[in-house]
Amino acid sequence: MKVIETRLPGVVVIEPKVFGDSRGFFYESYNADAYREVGIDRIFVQSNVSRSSHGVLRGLHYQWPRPQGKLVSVLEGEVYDVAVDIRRGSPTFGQWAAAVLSADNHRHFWIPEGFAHGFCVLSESAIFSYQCTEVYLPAHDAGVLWNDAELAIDWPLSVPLLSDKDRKAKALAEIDPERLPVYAP
Ligand SMILES: Cc1cn([C@H]2C[C@H](O)[C@@H](COP(=O)(O)OP(=O)(O)O[C@H]3O[C@H](C)C(=O)[C@H](O)[C@H]3O)O2)c(=O)[nH]c1=O
Repeated sequence: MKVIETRLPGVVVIEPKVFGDSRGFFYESYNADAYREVGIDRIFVQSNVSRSSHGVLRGLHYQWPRPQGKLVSVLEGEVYDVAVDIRRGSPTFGQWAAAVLSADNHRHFWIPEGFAHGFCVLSESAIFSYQCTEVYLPAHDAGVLWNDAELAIDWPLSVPLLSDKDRKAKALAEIDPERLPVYAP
């Protein structure tokens, strides 16, 4: 597998080795030993799948306390996926990194604990599959406004389809710092 660094230390794109033959293809979507060798040594305790139509944007979400690290990929379609560093005290606080993930490129995006995460759908529809390092805790679920002007995320969509929750999210600067993850190098 190939690891591609992003401008955010710790946030990486992973391209699995794909074995193609006359039947189709096979790839390991996760392998604890291979991931440990590249510095991602985690136990995943929850897996999620969501399907979204073209133009849907889910995010920016995070969980605090008990933050979730996420290994995300796309099984059908194509998305623009974004991770935002919202860890108090981080040298890259407020910075973001993006990757285009698709069923064709098989790319996975590793988003460590303490980052906000979101994606928008570029294809007709997309099936999004991801593993988390912490279980979902509704009381700890939180969000940052997708089009926060200070973050200036370069979303490829200007008028996405959002949930009410996402539409009402606060900009990062408006969030009580106590509700934000803490940078722990
Ligand atoms: C995330 C989650 C949700 N739910 C329930 C709660 C709601 O009744 C329903 C939809 O939840 P929500 O609108 O928060 O789903 P998404 O907008 O896809 O949220 C996810 O999308 C962004 C991109 C993420 O990174 C997070 O994993 C997650 O926040 O599923 C659960 O039962 N378990 C879960 O782990």
